[in-house]
Amino acid sequence: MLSVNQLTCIRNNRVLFEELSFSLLPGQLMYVTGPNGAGKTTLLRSICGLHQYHHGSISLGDLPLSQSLQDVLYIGHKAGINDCLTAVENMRHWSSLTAENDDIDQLVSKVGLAGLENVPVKYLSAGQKRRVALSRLWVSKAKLWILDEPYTSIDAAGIDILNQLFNRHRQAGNMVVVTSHQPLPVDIVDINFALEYRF
Ligand SMILES: Nc1ncnc2c1ncn2[C@@H]1O[C@H](COP(=O)(O)OP(=O)(O)OP(=O)(O)O)[C@@H](O)[C@H]1O
Repeated sequence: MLSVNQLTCIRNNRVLFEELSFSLLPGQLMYVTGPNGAGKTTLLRSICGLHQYHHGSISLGDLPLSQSLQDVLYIGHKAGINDCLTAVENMRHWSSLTAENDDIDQLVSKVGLAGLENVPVKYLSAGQKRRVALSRLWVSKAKLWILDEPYTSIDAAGIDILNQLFNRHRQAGNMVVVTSHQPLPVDIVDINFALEYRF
């Protein structure tokens, strides 16, 4: 279970959220919404230790989240891929981090990049780059996925693939926290969490 307790975050003298508490149970997906600047990215980055919050605590299972980071996969706005390498080379790198023998050819097809295996990522389109970045979801063994606007630049077919993947992750007893400015199918959302813009 992910537990966020009394989290407060202030940026540029503006309180983004104050004493925010929620829990996410194994098998649940939380969909975080809110207007531009409300603090969605800040919340996600705070959860995975990339942003220093002012007050509160976060735990995953029985441990503070800072001691369970191996169970967390964060994919933010930036793709986090090596642009000079091909999609396959990036995927091999992520796969090597999990010590699993992933079938990279199969992964390339699953993410819809067949035929583009040998093209350096810098020559791919925005949506194709995003697909390369999201291919980490297939090789990840993390229990908690924290995904900031994963649908950006992704076409309808890719969105379907992502939603199926989220469902599979939930059904395996894992957790997903996702932000998006576009609606998610109601059947994959367990918790709707709307952050308001605080002045
Ligand atoms: N690196 C930074 N330094 C200082 N302030 C920042 C920084 N990044 C974001 N902020 C401020 O924090 C506030 C919340 O930003 P955040 O990116 O968390 O919002 P968001 O809800 O994710 O917005 P969007 O929907 O536009 O992505 C904004 O007012 C923004 O100006």
